[in-house]
Amino acid sequence: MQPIFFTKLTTASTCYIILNYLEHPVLPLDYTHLAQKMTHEETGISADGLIILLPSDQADAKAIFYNKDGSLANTCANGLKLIGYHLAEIGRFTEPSITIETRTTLATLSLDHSIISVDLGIPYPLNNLSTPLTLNSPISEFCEEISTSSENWEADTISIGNPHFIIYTDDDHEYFQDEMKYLSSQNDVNIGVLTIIHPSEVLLTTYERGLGFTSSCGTNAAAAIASAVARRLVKPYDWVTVHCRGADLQLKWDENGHLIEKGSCTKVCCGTYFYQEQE
Ligand SMILES: N[C@@H](CCC[C@H](N)C(=O)O)C(=O)O
Repeated sequence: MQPIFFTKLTTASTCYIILNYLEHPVLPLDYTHLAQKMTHEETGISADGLIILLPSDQADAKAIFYNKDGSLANTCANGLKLIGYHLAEIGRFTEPSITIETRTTLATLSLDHSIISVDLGIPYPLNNLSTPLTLNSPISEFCEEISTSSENWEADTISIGNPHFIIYTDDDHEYFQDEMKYLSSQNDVNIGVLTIIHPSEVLLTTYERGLGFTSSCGTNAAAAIASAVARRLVKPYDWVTVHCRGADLQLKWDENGHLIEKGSCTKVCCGTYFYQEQE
């Protein structure tokens, strides 16, 4: 049995477990298996994912994100906010901003009183990761036709460090549940179904790869705002409220074409988990 010290935190109705190896050598474990066990409701402490924090050569820290099923996620906006909160709490967030290296991005975090902002960087069309999405991008550059066995859909396919499909509708999002699961597993992406309520308010349902339907997903919301701003359906440079299944997120396309997400975080608990490697 391997004792593992953890911190569990929550933001926007999602929970993540952080294992902090910034000052101690990383334990040589099967982290895919550990993520499955630790995030599970019975064998663990229930969470949306597991975050391993490591020292970085290029940033203040490096984060490895594991989804609930043990798969690796390139980045995670809610997780990055929680990392900011955790680092502030342990006295490692002393500058106005810090950077976190992820598998695909360098995210900048800033702290204003208790609100953490995450600069997720520039969005890209999924099929062209060398040409950023801008306010002048034609819709044909990021919109693709995708198929399920029963229907053809149009989806905006966007990377914000991890891959997302955004599908627009004015119908009840519940109708899309089966298609969202199918499209996520067929294409190995996160799926968002989006309704524009107002130029500064949208409704988003997210099905995350490696997890399922989520209370909120920060990077899916960022991809949704990137898509909606590029289509001139919501305003750039202003905060937009994204109503997700379990919480509201605040996002903005800023003057540099970066996607920013902000929100508050809370520590749930910390303690020692006893990892049974053989089960
Ligand atoms: N919930 C996260 C995103 C997690 C990653 C995703 N499941 C993937 O594998 O790409 C967020 O808040 O951004």
